[in-house]
Amino acid sequence: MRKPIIAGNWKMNKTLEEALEFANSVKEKVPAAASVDSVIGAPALFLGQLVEAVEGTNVKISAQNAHFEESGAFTGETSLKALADLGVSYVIIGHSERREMFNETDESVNKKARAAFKQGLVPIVCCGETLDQREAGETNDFVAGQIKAALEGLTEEQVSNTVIAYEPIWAIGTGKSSSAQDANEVCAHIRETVRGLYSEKSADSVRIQYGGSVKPENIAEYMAESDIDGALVGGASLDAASYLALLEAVSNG
Ligand SMILES: O=C(CO)COP(=O)(O)O
Repeated sequence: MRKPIIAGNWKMNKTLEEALEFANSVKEKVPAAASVDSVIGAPALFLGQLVEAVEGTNVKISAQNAHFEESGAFTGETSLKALADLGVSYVIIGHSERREMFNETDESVNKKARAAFKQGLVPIVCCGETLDQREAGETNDFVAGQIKAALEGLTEEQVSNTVIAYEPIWAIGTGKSSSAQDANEVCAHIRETVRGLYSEKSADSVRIQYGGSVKPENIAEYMAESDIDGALVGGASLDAASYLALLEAVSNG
């Protein structure tokens, strides 16, 4: 049985004061660690303060990106080693916004996934098709290709511990969510891909989230599906009450 994992992706939102206010208001109210993993993906600026704010609670902090090199001449970039040192637990990798706007490639996603494990962070690896690809019937092949590239060279154990976020690009921030059945079909295909590339064990263990216009009102539909183990949530994770409602819907479901 895979434990559900709900991760908020705040993207480029909130000031330090707003971030700490959010963390302080949710940290004692999130469901127990036994029922769901609660993650907040925050801007790099205040990850350290957030880690301190939620220490000892069932909230873990995620970065939204990082460089694959440990250190060096990479002006403006964030080191995974430094993130690990701060106590950051997860890192979102290959989000479609980064692929589209910041030249993220399958190759850099793979390097970042390997580097994350090297530093003891869990990568949340994003994949997902455009509307054109969906309409052309290319979704499964395209997403499987992204996943194959992202996981290349990882050990079976690392793959088992990876979190994959399936986020159809046309559903992100549009209010047009994928139907739960369609999302599950792609998530099941991703799991089959992992089974083919690695093993039964890693396919059974890898957690696959759906992302794209998930809200407290629709999250239960996704979580009821066989191959969806959680959600990566943008807009609906920005408000504390909404974030808690997402977690509660999952832990009761
Ligand atoms: O991109 C997303 C999460 O990473 C999804 O964003 P929305 O939940 O705002 O559609």
